[in-house]
Amino acid sequence: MVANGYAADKPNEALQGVEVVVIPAGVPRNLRYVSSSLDSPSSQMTRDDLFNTNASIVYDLAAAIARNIPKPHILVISNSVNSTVPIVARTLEKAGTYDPTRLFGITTLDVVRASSFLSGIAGTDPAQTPVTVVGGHSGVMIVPCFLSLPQYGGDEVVQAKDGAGSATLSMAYAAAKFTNLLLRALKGEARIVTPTFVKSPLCAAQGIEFFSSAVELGPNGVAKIHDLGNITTPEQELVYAALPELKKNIEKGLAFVQ
Ligand SMILES: NC(=O)C1=CN([C@@H]2O[C@H](COP(=O)(O)OP(=O)(O)OC[C@H]3O[C@@H](n4cnc5c(N)ncnc54)[C@H](O)[C@@H]3O)[C@@H](O)[C@H]2O)C=CC1
Ligand SMILES: O=C([O-])CC(=O)C(=O)O
Repeated sequence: MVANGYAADKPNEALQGVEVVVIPAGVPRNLRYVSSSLDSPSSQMTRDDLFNTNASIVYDLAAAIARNIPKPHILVISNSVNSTVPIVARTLEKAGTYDPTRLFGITTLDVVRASSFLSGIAGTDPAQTPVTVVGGHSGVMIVPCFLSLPQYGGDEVVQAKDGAGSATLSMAYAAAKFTNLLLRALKGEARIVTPTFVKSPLCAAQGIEFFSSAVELGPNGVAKIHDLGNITTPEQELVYAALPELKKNIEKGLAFVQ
């Protein structure tokens, strides 16, 4: 069963069987909402500029989930995913209910975009053109492993909307896509592999607790975290270049809960 984050603080029988909670709550990039947090109202807003508003929204929902739903899989969409996933992790940890194999940051939109860009060039069907996207869900941290170029699809949507919003509808599509994959895996379907932002050992040596890479989903959530495989040297360099900012985003989320 899929529930919206809104339902999480209303304990009732309907919540008893909840297995999957999707958290899309919070403000999107929109200069009208958060321009006061920017140096200049006309400057480009990043996902990190949403932190002040979204951190407490996500924290409240995570705390409510911890109180009311015993063993949920939690899928976080609210930006910045790089910080909101750590916020959920630490909140559940404090409540004693954290299971890292059941917490996911949804980075599926990065995959959808990369597949769409690649199939546009190759003349293929985007649904049959999977691309592994690694790193995090913001700016230089979105590294699709096919072009050796970082991906700014989300920033381009924000620019095209001239600061009046972000990719709401394609986010809904990406969330549905990821949620369906997880539900199929929970029901026992094998070999479901997709990129997602999870607690990961891949960059633990660099002090980075969460990372997006190809993850095999299983009946209990994360079944196996794939390593970066045969990525090219330029792609590897892009990943290394993204790590300092990703580390900062993650630490900011963790510090918020501490
Ligand atoms: N991970 C991803 O790929 C993507 C993430 N996003 C992020 O998703 C979030 C939502 O974006 P949109 O749906 O476009 O925004 P929206 O403004 O259309 O919807 C946000 C919803 O959050 C609700 N909300 C606000 N405060 C709340 C609270 N305290 N408790 C519960 N609900 C609350 C609002 O009522 C509204 O329904 C934003 O943070 C955005 O940056 C957006 C696109 C893609
Ligand atoms: O860019 C944004 O603000 C929303 C988002 O995460 C995306 O479209 O990838």
